[in-house]
Amino acid sequence: MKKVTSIKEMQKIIKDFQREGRSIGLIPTMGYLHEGHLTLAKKARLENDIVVMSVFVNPLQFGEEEDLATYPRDLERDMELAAEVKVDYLFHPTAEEMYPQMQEITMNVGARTERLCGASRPGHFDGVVVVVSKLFNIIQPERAYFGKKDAQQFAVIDLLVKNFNFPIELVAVDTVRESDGLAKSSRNVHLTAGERKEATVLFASLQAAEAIITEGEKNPSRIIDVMKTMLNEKTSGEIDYVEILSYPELQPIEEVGGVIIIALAVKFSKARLIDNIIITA
Ligand SMILES: Nc1ncnc2c1ncn2[C@@H]1O[C@H](COP(=O)(O)OP(=O)(O)OP(=O)(O)O)[C@@H](O)[C@H]1O
Ligand SMILES: CC(C)(CO)[C@@H](O)C(=O)[O-]
Ligand code: BAL
Repeated sequence: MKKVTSIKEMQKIIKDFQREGRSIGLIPTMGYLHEGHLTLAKKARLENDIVVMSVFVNPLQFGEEEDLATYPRDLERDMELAAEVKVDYLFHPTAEEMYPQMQEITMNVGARTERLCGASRPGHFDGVVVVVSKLFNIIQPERAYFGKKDAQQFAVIDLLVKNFNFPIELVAVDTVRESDGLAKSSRNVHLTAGERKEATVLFASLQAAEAIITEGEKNPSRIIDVMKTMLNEKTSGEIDYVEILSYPELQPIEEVGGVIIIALAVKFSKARLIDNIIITA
């Protein structure tokens, strides 16, 4: 596996592969790799000739009060793990390389960002679409792989691709979980031992919601109340949001039906965790 830090060098490598008619799969990440990222990479390996993984902690998608400075990083370990799953190129630009004139680059996402993380992290998805557009332009992949743990992000990038005519197939990959159900996340490393134990209730509350829906409950507020009670009883974390919306439109619904997302975010002392399930009710 080769590490590339220069955009120009990456573009030259890509051009050569395109001339040979080889397909390229891209896995955008912020690094500190875990089994979730590696599952995306393994799928990309199966479906493409060349696999590029980007590792870039994108400053544009972090709010001022957020955890950009403390976001976990370990490039050496990332390189070992990416090589194990046969990634061909690890693209790791600096922020200066990606944003030489940072103030001048802006994009504004309206649709699908009014709720969930879009509401609690203002400007977050504007930063995500900027960096993802740049990565799509630099790597020009045939396929790009994203996790369903960030389901709102997938819904937004899906619109980005359609609106801006990127000739890219988006591949959504199921959330990879720890054996006790907690969604794998780079930020889990920032949970205290006590918080780590409590955090199993995040997925448990989503499962409880699904069970209640299966039993016939159709009122989103009642389901959300049950989830909030569970979360408040079992964690010291502060609920950021618990919502039930249509998916992928992410609009409020009066009655459970069709494809819906049940999504939550909880703030622990040093990590804000998200999780969701998407079901057809
Ligand atoms: N548990 C998971 N299962 C499947 N995909 C995942 C999982 N966690 C992250 N991904 C996907 O990996 C890609 C890169 O995500 P990112 O580097 O932000 O990892 P993360 O673990 O979600 O980090 P964070 O701490 O920011 O939540 C995204 O498409 C994301 O949805
Ligand atoms: C897609 C992404 C790599 C853009 O920085 C990031 O939002 C992530 O890791 O999900
Ligand atoms: N996977 C989401 C990236 C972020 O939290 O900024």
